[in-house]
Amino acid sequence: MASWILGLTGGIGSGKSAISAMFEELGIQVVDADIVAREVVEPGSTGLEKITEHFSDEILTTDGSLDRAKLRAIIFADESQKQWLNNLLHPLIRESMLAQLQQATSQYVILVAPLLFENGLDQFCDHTLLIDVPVEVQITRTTARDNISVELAKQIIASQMPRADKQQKATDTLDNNRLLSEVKIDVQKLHEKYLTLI
Ligand SMILES: CC(C)(COP(=O)(O)OP(=O)(O)OC[C@H]1O[C@@H](n2cnc3c(N)ncnc32)[C@H](O)[C@@H]1O)[C@@H](O)C(=O)NCCC(=O)NCCS
Ligand SMILES: Nc1ncnc2c1ncn2[C@@H]1O[C@H](COP(=O)(O)OP(=O)(O)OP(=O)(O)O)[C@@H](O)[C@H]1O
Repeated sequence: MASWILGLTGGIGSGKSAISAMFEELGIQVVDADIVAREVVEPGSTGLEKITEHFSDEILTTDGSLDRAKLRAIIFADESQKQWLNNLLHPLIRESMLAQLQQATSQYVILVAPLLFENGLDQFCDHTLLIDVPVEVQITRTTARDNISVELAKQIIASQMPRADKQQKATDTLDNNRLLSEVKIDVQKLHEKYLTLI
């Protein structure tokens, strides 16, 4: 079991997936909160059953899976609905992530979570790495990738911890407002540093 945990965080569209893939190429296992968040609402799960009870069948697509775009539009426009969903899903996500972290066998393991600090997941980490870009870059990359409006991207960013607060909390910060080929060189250096810390 890997006992040293790196918490990797950053707001929406900051580049967590792109950069955690670079660590995976170096042989490091990654547990990603966004992937776990999908697993806990798969058809047949208790998570999806509770969501359907709360929002009605209207929240399902025709094949019976969660209509993520619909739920996204609801929760980022209504704070109380977002709280309801967070209260349901965050404990399920945390439990499943901790189980997956325990099973990791690489030299160290990475916990990727957009809400690492917001949800106190950093308490499980030995070290934290912030993937850092200006808000304007988050908006450009998110709207280009997800087909969502600038307004919705801004609402999602506003619901996350401000960049400056995350910069203060993180042990390391990686600037992702440059070419990924340049970022990759720093990832290699960070990896070598982490190997000396484990
Ligand atoms: C609302 C949902 C269905 C939208 O799904 P969608 O496929 O469009 O987005 P995805 O799950 O890939 O999330 C994209 C990004 O949105 C942001 N985000 C998602 N949920 C939240 C939230 N509750 N609060 C703040 N930001 C969030 C994160 O930056 C995340 O990386 C989904 O995000 C969800 O179930 N959210 C609640 C669970 C959660 O908090 N997930 C974040 C990881 S713990
Ligand atoms: N340095 C970079 N230069 C240009 N584009 C980038 C860079 N880093 C990431 N991207 C692109 O920006 C988008 C967001 O990156 P990525 O999906 O890795 O972010 P994320 O933090 O995982 O996002 P989310 O929180 O929404 O899951 C993707 O389309 C990705 O290809």
